[in-house]
Amino acid sequence: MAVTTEAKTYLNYINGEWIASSSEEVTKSISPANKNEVVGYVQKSTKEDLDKAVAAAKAAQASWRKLSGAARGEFLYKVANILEKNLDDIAETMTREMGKTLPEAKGETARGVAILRYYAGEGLRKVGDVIPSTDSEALMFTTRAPLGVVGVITPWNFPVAIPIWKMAPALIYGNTVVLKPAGETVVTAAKVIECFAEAGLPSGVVNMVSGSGSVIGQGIIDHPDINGITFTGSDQVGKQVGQGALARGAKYQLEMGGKNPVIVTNDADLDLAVEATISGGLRSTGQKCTATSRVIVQSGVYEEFREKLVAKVKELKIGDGLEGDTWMGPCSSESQLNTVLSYVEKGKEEGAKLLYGGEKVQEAGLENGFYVQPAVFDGVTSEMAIAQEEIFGPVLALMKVETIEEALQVANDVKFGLSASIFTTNISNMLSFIEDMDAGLVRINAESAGVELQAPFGGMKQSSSHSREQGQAAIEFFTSIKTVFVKG
Ligand SMILES: NC(=O)C1=CN([C@@H]2O[C@H](COP(=O)(O)OP(=O)(O)OC[C@H]3O[C@@H](n4cnc5c(N)ncnc54)[C@H](OP(=O)(O)O)[C@@H]3O)[C@@H](O)[C@H]2O)C=CC1
Ligand SMILES: O=C(O)CCC(=O)C(=O)O
Repeated sequence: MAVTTEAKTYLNYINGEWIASSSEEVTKSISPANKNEVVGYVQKSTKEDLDKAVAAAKAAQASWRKLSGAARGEFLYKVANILEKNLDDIAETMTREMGKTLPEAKGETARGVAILRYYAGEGLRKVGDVIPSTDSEALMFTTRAPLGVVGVITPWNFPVAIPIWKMAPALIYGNTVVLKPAGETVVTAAKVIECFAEAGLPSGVVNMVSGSGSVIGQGIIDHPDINGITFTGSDQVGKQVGQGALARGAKYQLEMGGKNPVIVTNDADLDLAVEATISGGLRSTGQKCTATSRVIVQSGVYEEFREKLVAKVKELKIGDGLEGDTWMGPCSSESQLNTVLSYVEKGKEEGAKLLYGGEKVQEAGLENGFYVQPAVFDGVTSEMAIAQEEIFGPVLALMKVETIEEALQVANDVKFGLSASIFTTNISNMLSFIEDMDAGLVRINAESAGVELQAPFGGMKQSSSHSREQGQAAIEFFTSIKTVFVKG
């Protein structure tokens, strides 16, 4: 393919080397802020490339697992320092490649640094327990073994943090990895992998192969030498990953969609609730699995809340994420933009009232980007698609309820259960919410998005495979428990 701009070509990283795909084909990674801007050219890899990466990861695993946890941790500290040194460049690449604002991209990259340091420290923490045996002369304890080669399939919405929160625990517990980053954000992923390369990890411990989901993603699902697969992305692909892994006996972990509610009660601090609804629902252009999408408000404050919310949403500045005054960037791709626009139409057809936004931005200077105005719908009811399906865009659905019981019933009336928040000053409302809300992450007087790296993260119902990522919970997926019985 002819390269028509100055944009650089990014290679696969296999067995410690940067190499081109055997297909000899590349694809363009474009900027969602301006579809005519090429961020880079990336490899359109083949099954043969994946096989090489898996073979390298398999060969490297035996000696990587034999290192002490402390020695593996030293490598992760080095990667963290290199990522920190390159933070500005990587964050800017992220903004150019998927559109989130530069401060958000910097925050995410700094989070990647912190995650690496957290898991580097895990190398010195305990991995097992001593359990009393019924035989008084025996010693019984648990230890943990790595899975082997882990396939990492990641989305485009957190192109630095998600690969790192999967790879860092995989590595510290003695696994080797093959990363398949999302097609939209391969350049950002390649710059993250450059940090691992510069840190001098042994060849084959970390590998990256870019390419389509149907070839490289499916290849990871089917590969007999991949022992575990960790995935974040859509509900539909997640289920394919789970079924494929189960069919060949591989371990899997899935983080998928959300349809996250915020409940605002009659006694809430309304200004705080408005701020948090906007931040939770519209930051990153609503493209977070933890984003607020349903706003369930008690009737006593409904009108006042609605008025304050719409007034603030109208003030948000939409633009290129690299510009200092931009609050919300574009959707990450044309297909995400079209998904948002089609849900806005569906909402109108179903009888919800569009109070504001929901149109493609036509402003001069933004016409070549995938920009959409944030949308606020009024009078949304549970049976509507905009109240049930993950839109993954800046669309807020207002729903009126009378009581806290009704609020919880509406909040739980979806197939997902990832995150949820409530704004209330009443302790019994808080306790009912903690007890009865079916979500893996429940937050009181705080927005629904915002995950802390040291705490378990994952969803209930169809939001995940019921496993948890991050914090010490990660050890459960990336290792197997071995029970040891010793008799002298
Ligand atoms: N929970 C979350 O954090 C996320 C949820 N989503 C949801 O998914 C929707 C679509 O986004 P999209 O990016 O298409 O999400 P996908 O689920 O398609 O993509 C996630 C990852 O899976 C890969 N993949 C795609 N098809 C397969 C396959 N058959 N086998 C294995 N891996 C595959 C993708 O590769 P490739 O990029 O090459 O297609 C990407 O690396 C969004 O609108 C949103 O609703 C999306 C991203 C994150
Ligand atoms: O809210 C966050 O910080 C993390 C969200 C997330 O994991 C996702 O969108 O995939």
